[in-house]
Amino acid sequence: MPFRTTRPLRFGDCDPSGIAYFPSYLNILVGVLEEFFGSVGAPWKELVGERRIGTPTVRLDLTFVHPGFHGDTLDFALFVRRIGRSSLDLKHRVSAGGTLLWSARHSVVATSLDTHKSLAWPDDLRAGIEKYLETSDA
Ligand SMILES: CC(C)(COP(=O)(O)OP(=O)(O)OC[C@H]1O[C@@H](n2cnc3c(N)ncnc32)[C@H](O)[C@@H]1OP(=O)(O)O)[C@@H](O)C(=O)NCCC(=O)NCCSC(=O)c1ccc(O)cc1
Repeated sequence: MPFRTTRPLRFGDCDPSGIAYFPSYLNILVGVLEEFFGSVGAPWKELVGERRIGTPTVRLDLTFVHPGFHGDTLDFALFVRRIGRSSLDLKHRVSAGGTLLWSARHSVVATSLDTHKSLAWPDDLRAGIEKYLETSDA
């Protein structure tokens, strides 16, 4: 079962003709990741501010299939492909009105914001993240 959320494509995400401009998708994707961590019991502010855990991106592969337009409602499905000691491999599928717009393979690593080195996912986060583990190649 993926993590799901929605968000409109806003004026500021688009070029003057109303087509979503691809760099906007990076910020949109990070917003989805922030919601995802909130849903597994780690609101971003607490993760970064109190727990001092960073989640830098180490790999990102974006595929664009269909343009998005100002006013579209984006439907996000985020799958956990694999969770390692400190790494997390994610798959995003983003659609509007049932049409796939883009997909992404995204890997992040849990790090200490004090040492900037990887750290093992704490048990509570691991348990929350594992709820979204993909069981087949959906
Ligand atoms: C993340 C790192 C600190 C990890 O380095 P180390 O502490 O030496 O650990 P390791 O090399 O042993 O790797 C740790 C794990 O990462 C995995 N790893 C490392 N690199 C990769 C790549 N490229 N792909 C996939 N997996 C990787 C590795 O397989 C290990 O997995 P586990 O077995 O599950 O633990 C280091 O690779 C690094 O600093 N990389 C650069 C990250 C970066 O600058 N990204 C650019 C974007 S910044 C960003 O996204 C950001 C997010 C949030 C913010 O507040 C600020 C910035």
